[in-house]
Amino acid sequence: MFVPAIKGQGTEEQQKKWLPLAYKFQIIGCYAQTELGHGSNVQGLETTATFDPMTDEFVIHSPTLTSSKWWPGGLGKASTHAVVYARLITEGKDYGIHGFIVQLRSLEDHSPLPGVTLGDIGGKFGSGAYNSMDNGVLRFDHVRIPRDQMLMRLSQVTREGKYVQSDVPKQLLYGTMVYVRQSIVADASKALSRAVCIAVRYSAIRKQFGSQDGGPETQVLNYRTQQSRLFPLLASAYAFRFVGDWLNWLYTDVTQKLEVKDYSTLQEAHACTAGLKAVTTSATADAIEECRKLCGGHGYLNSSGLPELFAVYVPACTYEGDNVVLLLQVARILMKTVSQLTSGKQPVGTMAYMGKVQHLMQSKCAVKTAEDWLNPAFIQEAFEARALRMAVNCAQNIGQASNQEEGFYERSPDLLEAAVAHIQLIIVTKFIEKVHQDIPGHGVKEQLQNLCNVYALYTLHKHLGDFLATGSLTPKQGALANEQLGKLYAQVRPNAVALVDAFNYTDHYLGSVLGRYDGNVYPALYEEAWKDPLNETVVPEGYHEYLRPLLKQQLKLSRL
Ligand SMILES: CC(C)(COP(=O)(O)OP(=O)(O)OC[C@H]1O[C@@H](n2cnc3c(N)ncnc32)[C@H](O)[C@@H]1OP(=O)(O)O)[C@@H](O)C(=O)NCCC(=O)NCCSC(=O)/C=C/CCCCCCCCCCCCC(=O)O
Ligand SMILES: Cc1cc2nc3c(=O)[nH]c(=O)nc-3n(C[C@H](O)[C@H](O)[C@H](O)COP(=O)(O)OP(=O)(O)OC[C@H]3O[C@@H](n4cnc5c(N)ncnc54)[C@H](O)[C@@H]3O)c2cc1C
Repeated sequence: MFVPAIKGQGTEEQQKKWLPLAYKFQIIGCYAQTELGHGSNVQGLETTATFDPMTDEFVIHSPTLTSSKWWPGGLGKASTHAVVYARLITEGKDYGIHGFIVQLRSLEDHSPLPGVTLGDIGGKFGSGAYNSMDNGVLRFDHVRIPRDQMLMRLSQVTREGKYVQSDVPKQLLYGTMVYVRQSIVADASKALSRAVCIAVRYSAIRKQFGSQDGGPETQVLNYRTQQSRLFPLLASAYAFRFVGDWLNWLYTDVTQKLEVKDYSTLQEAHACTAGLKAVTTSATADAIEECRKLCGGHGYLNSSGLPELFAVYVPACTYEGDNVVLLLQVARILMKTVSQLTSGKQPVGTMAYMGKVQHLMQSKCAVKTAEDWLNPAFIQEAFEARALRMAVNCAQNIGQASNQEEGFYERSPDLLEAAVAHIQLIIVTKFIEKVHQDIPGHGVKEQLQNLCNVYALYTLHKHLGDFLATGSLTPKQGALANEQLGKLYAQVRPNAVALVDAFNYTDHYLGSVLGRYDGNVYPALYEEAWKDPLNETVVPEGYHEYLRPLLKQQLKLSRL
């Protein structure tokens, strides 16, 4: 994040100076924004950067305990430099949060520079690999940096100390977070596909109950409950991959537009990166845990690969923006869009469907049979009607409040659900668009169509209350969707293993005895057990000190 921060907020000159050093690892940088007292509320950060015109320097200082930088990855032990976000103060005025490049450690002996106190913040969630990341704490005691180490692409301070705001939206200060959020969506798909690969392969070899007259037991993958829990996660892995590809396109397109000072899609980029990051990471974190449960007891072994994957993955719901805070950002944009509908301003991009407000507010879903739910047009319209009606309902309720802001906070739980509905519509839309493309490979398109319908109908089934409460569906149509879902599971079943093999993960990368490509699980589980250090001695350490005396004492007592 150190590099994209300099690329996005540094001048050409600053990029020329600092990026080669970072690329060649002559310096190691981190992104020091979050503080002990503030993470979500960036504008509440307390670290100060006060301009001293006498020396043409900024004085970086941590005025309070809560202003200590806290969490930045790489900060505790590895980084020599940081992009530090601090309140810019010049001529006695506070101009809010800006980025500054600050050296933290000597390039000679890695010792902290004068005025810099830093270290690691301690162990994190379980024994997961995230403990290999030195998330750190950092305090400044009046550390001086040259004025040219303020990142000056978005705003400047002159030699005399005058603050100059460039003619660019101040939200570009948040550009690094937008960049990482869009990459997190692709990573959600990777993490989810790893968990699903393990669970599908293991479910194919695990047999439990169901043997007739001594025949083989039933593969658990054939149980409808296993399929109804597992196949929506398989479909989600593909859904997040395709929406992540599209989001990367959107981000690239917005970045190119920014180069020519076209800021027209900045809001769309913010809403989509924030919302998709929130929805895909929440779903993926829950799904990895579900995959552990789908593997029964063996899923709880570290050798299954699932506990580690979960422990490393779950902070994605928090870092790069707490998911609730991000969804409320989406909700704000939805409310703004709804308020503009009466002005005749046509919504664009992923909000364009809201322009069909007249139709969508009174449309009746035309589904009459279970098979009708295989028609993408019916799915698309049902999801559009649900999302729009939830947004309009929120806007109407907020409108009844005496104060817009008060109304927004009062209705924030409903706004959260409306934001999720909008983002799920985007995911469904991009999956439908994907399967409409020419897709190479015999039968591949049909399989992806099945998964697209599984993702859409499972999401509809899981959120059926929204569809019914908004009148977007009737209970009968909801039941038909569920009926069709069961038929789709039967179609996915024969290809389930092939659909996870298609992720093409090596056994090494998967790191799971349950997810081995060869399915040879039991010998691998048994072999793995003996690698446990506890098994280095047949008689456990502590027997003579603790167990033996206890056993002997009990034996004596029993003879009395
Ligand atoms: C947005 C906030 C919540 C609020 O900001 P604020 O300034 O107060 O603004 P508002 O008043 O709400 O809004 C004002 C207007 O600005 C608009 N706006 C807001 N944000 C943006 C934006 N980003 N872009 C554009 N516009 C924006 C908003 O809509 C308003 O517009 P209008 O006026 O209404 O028109 C802000 O405070 C905020 O963003 N808070 C969240 C803070 C945050 O996200 N912090 C993150 C810190 S960095 C961090 O956490 C780093 C973590 C590192 C994790 C590692 C990541 C790894 C990813 C890859 C993993 C690879 C693994 C590989 C796996 C494998 O391969 O195996
Ligand atoms: C593993 C990890 C790595 C990280 N790496 C970095 C890094 O490299 N650099 C960096 O700068 N930071 C980093 N962070 C910090 C991270 O960005 C913040 O923790 C994150 O942004 C959440 O902010 P917070 O901790 O202040 O949460 P809070 O906002 O305090 O969240 C607490 C609760 O308050 C709720 N809440 C907050 N505001 C509102 C609101 N307005 N309305 C409703 N509910 C609200 C939240 O939903 C949540 O339930 C990292 C964090 C983690 C866990």
